Amino acid sequence: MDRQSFSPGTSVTVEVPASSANLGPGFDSIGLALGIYDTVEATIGGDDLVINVDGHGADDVPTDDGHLIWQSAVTMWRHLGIEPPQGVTLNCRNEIPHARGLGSSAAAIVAGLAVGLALVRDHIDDDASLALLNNLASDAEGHPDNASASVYGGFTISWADDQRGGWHTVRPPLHPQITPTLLVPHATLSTDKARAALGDTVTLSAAASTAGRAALLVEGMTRDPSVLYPATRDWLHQEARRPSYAQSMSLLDVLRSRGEAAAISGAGPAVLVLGTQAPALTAEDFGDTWQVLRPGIATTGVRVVSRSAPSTV
Ligand SMILES: Nc1ncnc2c1ncn2[C@@H]1O[C@H](COP(=O)(O)OP(=O)(O)OP(=O)(O)O)[C@@H](O)[C@H]1O
Ligand SMILES: N[C@@H](CCO)C(=O)O
Repeated sequence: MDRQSFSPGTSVTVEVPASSANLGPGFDSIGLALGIYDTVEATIGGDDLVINVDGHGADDVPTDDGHLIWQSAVTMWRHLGIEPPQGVTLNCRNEIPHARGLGSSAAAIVAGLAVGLALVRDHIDDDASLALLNNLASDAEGHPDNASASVYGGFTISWADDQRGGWHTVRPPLHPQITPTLLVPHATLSTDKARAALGDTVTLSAAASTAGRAALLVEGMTRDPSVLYPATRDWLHQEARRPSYAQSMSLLDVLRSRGEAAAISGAGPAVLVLGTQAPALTAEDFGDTWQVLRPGIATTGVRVVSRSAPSTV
């Protein structure tokens, strides 16, 4: 397919959910899609790339060909052997806070890949299209936890295919009463910085304990939420990153001392609390610059909200 494949006036709008990764012990593997959405409208036409950004990151993200959503759309077209169109307008509405541990970069990557695919295919919700989005997004992120949740929605467990390469994801059915609460500070922490705080090795006991709790987490998320408190304990990443998000860890310590199933959301600094009821929070628990979000779980992942093509008559 060449550049002529894109008809001027063709437009798609894609919506993609935020996500919380790790949930404690599921480092780089487990994700939960959240009911907070970024929306991207892409329209073919003109001679230039025009990017308009509204909401989170509007003053920070580049609006040229360095924009993550555009770069991800180009990744999709290159993968399909298609020359990117010359003139495109992207209107981005960002509801997902950036660098807080709510998977904004994975959502942007999934949105861009989905826009790229939706501009050349009628449907992107078949198994093969979703697997393609999952593979390319997980490759781009370097780990699948956030990306898979944004692609598929719900509760996701993902792993690398050791023989053939690529990534796989399963979506165990969630216990219907589980509700996530997010405590989101004003402070930001980039995933790159948070990953730099981790060492290359962990002790056998840390690995064994975390593996056991990750297995228990699946029981807690799917059948028996009463085990979520022990199931959200981690020994691999949270303590190692404590200096990077000290306030979040202090809050986590307070919540866990009360028996709440609290974990750092993704690479932080937001704190996730899981349970069948919202946790009891007091004004003294955190400063007034923190936001409390109860977004619900996004049970479906990325989707095309609308599509229009110019009339050929
Ligand atoms: N909608 C978007 N459009 C363009 N760039 C984005 C968008 N969302 C995120 N980004 C880029 O990704 C960066 C944040 O990515 P980062 O991986 O550090 O945090 P996160 O994805 O929000 O958190 P985590 O991976 O811990 O869940 C932003 O600073 C911005 O550069
Ligand atoms: N598993 C990742 C999630 C953030 O992208 C981490 O904790 O670094």
